[in-house]
Amino acid sequence: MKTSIATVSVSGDFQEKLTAIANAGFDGIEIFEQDFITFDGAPRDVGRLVADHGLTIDLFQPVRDFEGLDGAARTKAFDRIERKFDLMSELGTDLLLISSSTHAQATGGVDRLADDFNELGARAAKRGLRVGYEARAWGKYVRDHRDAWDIVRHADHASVGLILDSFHTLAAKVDPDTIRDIPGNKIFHVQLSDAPHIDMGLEYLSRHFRNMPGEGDLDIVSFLRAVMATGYAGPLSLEILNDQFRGGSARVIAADGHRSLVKLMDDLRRIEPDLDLDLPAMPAPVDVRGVEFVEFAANEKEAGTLGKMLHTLGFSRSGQHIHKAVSLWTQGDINIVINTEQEGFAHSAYVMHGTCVCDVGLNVADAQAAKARAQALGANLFSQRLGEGELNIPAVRGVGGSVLHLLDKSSNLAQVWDQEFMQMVDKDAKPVGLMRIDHFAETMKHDEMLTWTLFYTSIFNLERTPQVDVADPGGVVHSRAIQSPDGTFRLTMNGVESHRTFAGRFVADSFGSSVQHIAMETDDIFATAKALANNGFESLPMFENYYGELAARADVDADTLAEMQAHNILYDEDEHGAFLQMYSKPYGEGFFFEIVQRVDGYDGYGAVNASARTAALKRLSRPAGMPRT
Ligand SMILES: O=C(O)c1ccc(O)c(O)c1
Ligand SMILES: [Mg+2]
Repeated sequence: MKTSIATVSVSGDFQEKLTAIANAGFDGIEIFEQDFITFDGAPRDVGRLVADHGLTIDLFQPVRDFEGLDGAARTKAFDRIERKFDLMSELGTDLLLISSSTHAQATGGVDRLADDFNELGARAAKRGLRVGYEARAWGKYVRDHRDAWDIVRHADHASVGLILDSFHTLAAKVDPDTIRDIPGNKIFHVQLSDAPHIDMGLEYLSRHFRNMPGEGDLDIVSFLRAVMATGYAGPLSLEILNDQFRGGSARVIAADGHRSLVKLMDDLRRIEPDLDLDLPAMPAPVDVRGVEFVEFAANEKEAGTLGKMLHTLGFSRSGQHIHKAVSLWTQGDINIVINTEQEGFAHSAYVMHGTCVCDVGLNVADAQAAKARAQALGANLFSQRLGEGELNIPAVRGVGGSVLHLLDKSSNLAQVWDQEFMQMVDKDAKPVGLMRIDHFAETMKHDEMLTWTLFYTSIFNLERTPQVDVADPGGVVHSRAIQSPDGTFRLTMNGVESHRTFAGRFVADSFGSSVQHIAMETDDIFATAKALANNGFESLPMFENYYGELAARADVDADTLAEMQAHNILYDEDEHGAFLQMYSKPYGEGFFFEIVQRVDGYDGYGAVNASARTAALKRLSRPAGMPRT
């Protein structure tokens, strides 16, 4: 299907918007009048500029408060629209959006409003133009597409049709299946947007918090499914009114928008295989089964420090790359790679961010399928020159310019450790029972979170959990998990607004978003804690008061509680089971390790403990404003 986006959805001046929209792969735009009022050029130049970007203008909007007026006010409303018709002819677009009135003087009544539209249709037809009527959820008389369709039907004019907007239907909780009764040729245009589930007035929600399909909580697939059942064949157009997007990067927002539309059409195609959506074939969302490796970029000195820390965590240095200054550290199924090369991607990541996680290897069901789907969804593929004997592992760019490698067990990629590394025996290793990576946490600016949520959930078969807000002594951190349906793969995203939070400092000090902590799983955290203590591992000291609060909150016996306190172990419960967690002290710019035990299918991340954890980390990190050492 033809894809389109309202210019109001994207930041920047008119020229920037067009460039971003065209580069993202859209076919057309909806022009918001406000968006080109400030453009230095006649409407005809605007039309030419749009065409020069390879885009069509599918809609001009909005006209508000047209219908239901009397006398002079009515005459004025028609005159006003005649001026818009002049403008549209110059711009080179034939469809005008009229959104349902909130005018204090407007009256209602189907016949009364239908008369207005019949007359407007006649005027539009004379100029070869069309008008589309959209119900706004807070309109005075017309509040959803059923009311609007009643009026359009009674207006009974070939140049008058309906405009559907998923927000107004779904946020108002109108059953989208009621759309199925409308003939497809009377639906002139379809606007799509999602929105988070926030309990607030619909007008405010609509104008400030809409987001891309798949980023919010509305059932856009059911909406679109009903629309397609009518035989509608016009554009699918994003109309996203969002304060954050208006201030964001035009390129990123437009690219997210296009990705969301492609993902939406692909979702629909999987339910309705007979629909002709004119969308290139792509593999289904790919299952993720866990983290195969985490790679740090470091210099020699910091690699030494990190290696010492890994030793105290029970890892053994078990491999050395066949050509490169890259070492492999393992414990259980956990693979940690330290890269101190002086060239290549890891080195650039080190130069840019200091010691950091530059690369994460995901264990997916089918690495080639994941790559193909990522590419179809506009992700940036990553590749690097290969040395002899090195495997060509598919990879995409992830958060903060990092890399996600895609491995699977069913191809030769499973041989990477044997093929690219010389095995070593580490006599100093004293394992502590860490088995696998439970999750890793990516810290980013808050306004990047929707982008990366969409990235992970569109390429992979992953679900997102509701956002939780964690209080840090320096501000709020927004946190959300992305996980596989069976919980074998988990990641958390922490979105920061203030550099005064512990996580915010990490983003500021390491010059960008990246992995801030790695959580590793044990099946006996008390045994692991003792073994760690024997290795000289220093756990993150917890507050005395935490255990007082825990005693009141949870049903834990006094001995267990004392043991938890002795090892700085934190505790949470959900409807399934229990969660025990402990942390390392912060390292470098605020990176840390976590050790967790999930009991009886606990499915969360210890959100109740997050504030205590953050405060505990913060009191150990250098004071704000102090230089790095
Ligand atoms: O908020 C509004 O007024 C408004 C205007 C035009 C639209 O298409 C819309 O969905 C809302
Ligand atoms: Mg709309």
